[in-house]
Amino acid sequence: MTDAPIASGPYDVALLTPDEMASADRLTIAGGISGRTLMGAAGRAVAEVAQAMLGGPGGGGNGVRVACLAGPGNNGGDAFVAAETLRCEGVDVVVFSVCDIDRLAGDAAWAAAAYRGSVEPLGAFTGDGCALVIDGLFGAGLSRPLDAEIANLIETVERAGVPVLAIDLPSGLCGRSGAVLGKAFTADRTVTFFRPKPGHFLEPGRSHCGVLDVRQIGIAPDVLETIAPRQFVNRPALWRADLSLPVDAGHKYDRGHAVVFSGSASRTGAARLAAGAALRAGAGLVTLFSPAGAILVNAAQVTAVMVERCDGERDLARHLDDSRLKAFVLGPGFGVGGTARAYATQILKAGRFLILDADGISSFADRPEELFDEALGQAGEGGPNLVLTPHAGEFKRLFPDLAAKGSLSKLDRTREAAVRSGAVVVLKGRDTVIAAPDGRAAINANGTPWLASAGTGDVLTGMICAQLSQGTPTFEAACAGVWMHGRSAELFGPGLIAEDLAGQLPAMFAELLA
Ligand SMILES: NC(=O)C1=CN([C@@H]2O[C@H](COP(=O)(O)OP(=O)(O)OC[C@H]3O[C@@H](n4cnc5c(N)ncnc54)[C@H](O)[C@@H]3O)[C@@H](O)[C@H]2O)[C@H](O)CC1
Ligand SMILES: [K+]
Repeated sequence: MTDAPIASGPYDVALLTPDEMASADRLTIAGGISGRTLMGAAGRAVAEVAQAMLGGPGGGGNGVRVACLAGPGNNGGDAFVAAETLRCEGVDVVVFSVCDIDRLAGDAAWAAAAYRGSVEPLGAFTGDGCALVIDGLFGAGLSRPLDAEIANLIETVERAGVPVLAIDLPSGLCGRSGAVLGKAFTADRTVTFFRPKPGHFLEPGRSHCGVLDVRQIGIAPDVLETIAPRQFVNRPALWRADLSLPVDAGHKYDRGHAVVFSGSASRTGAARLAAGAALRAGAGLVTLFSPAGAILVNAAQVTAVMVERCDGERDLARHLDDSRLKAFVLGPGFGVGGTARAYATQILKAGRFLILDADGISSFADRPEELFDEALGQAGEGGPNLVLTPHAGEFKRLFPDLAAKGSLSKLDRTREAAVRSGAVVVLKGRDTVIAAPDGRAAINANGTPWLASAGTGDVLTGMICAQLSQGTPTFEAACAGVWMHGRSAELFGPGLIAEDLAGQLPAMFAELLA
């Protein structure tokens, strides 16, 4: 995303569904700015990006041809404005229109009438001699899968290898869910307006958009107060104001004491990854709760992280008497079964924060209600006490019906899971979604493919735990942890393994606090 601000407030990083975007449009027009003004600005923004793709102003003037594909609605209207702008700048443009232009209505008819160049039927497009395709077939108004003629046209463009600039959304992509309806363009760049849509960030949508440009076209941000969007891109503007950070003259206990449960002697590494990340991410103290048989293995490999025996519910009850223990990670390398269930229940009953991951999640596979009932009864002031961090397979174990419901987007699915479980749910993947039971949700957009490797999820739990132990509200803590994790991977670059992530946190904080 290009011109999105980093540091101000959540509405700067809001995502609007196509319906919410239509409301933004209506509110703006009702406020006295005409639809033509918006369309004019949108089309000119597209032309500007097209010129950049052609090599800068003048780059398109040397006999290169641009094909503008225009659909039956306002997305097509934008394409006509872009075409006329480029034509006036000396670019050789042809519009290929889905329908006779006298069938266009409203602002799109106005834009087509203002275009002075040549128009051909869509079927005449071959891609020959074409340097750029501007896709203005369908945007926010896509309502059904593309028909065969348009699907074939997309294949023609793909075969010709012509770069594609999509207006608002690559045609065929659902702006609400990121799903491909039948077939969709894979764009090199996508220009969208005002605020992006969930479909720009949810896969496979994100992979179809290429580089996303968000352009302002005259819609006033105060329409967001009326629309009150509940989904966001996960960027610091969303949680920066709520983040807990060390304060001058602060004590280590002010920064909270985090606990990570270790697995048995041969499965201790995951917990140490989480514990090391929690300490580096800002928890004041971190202790590994270890079964007796794993104490020596753990103690031999940690320094600032402490080790305590915790061998059963009685030990845990004794530890929970210490109110300074704020947040617990349970699951990485822990083993599936009754012990995980009992510990999770005890921690939630004691009103502490719990990040349940991996084996901790799988332990509730046949009885998720036991966990949910506990979490629903325990939400505190800063939000839920429970954070669930499943990948898709673990999600299916707790929410099989939601996982199977194909009509739900990843955003919808995660939101429903959060409401049902009373937890902040972090459904991982390239497009990790973080959702709270109050309906807020964020889609993460940073990170690298190197994160798809062993142990990185364990590190994530530690980063979230560090924020929870310091008192950051639950949703913001989870969002911040996910973002820091992705940013750490970006800062390290290629060749990353889980052990490298925490080492990037100082650089990440330096950047974040600059
Ligand atoms: N919101 C804004 O700020 C602005 C948006 N602009 C552009 O307008 C489009 C949305 O326009 P709209 O007319 O609502 O929808 P579309 O042009 O995407 O398409 C609607 C059109 O297409 C028909 N249709 C839908 N799906 C299919 C299909 N699969 N096959 C065939 N036909 C289909 C539907 O029946 C309608 O006739 C937005 O994306 C922006 O590009 C403004 O120009 C600027 C302000
Ligand atoms: K489009």
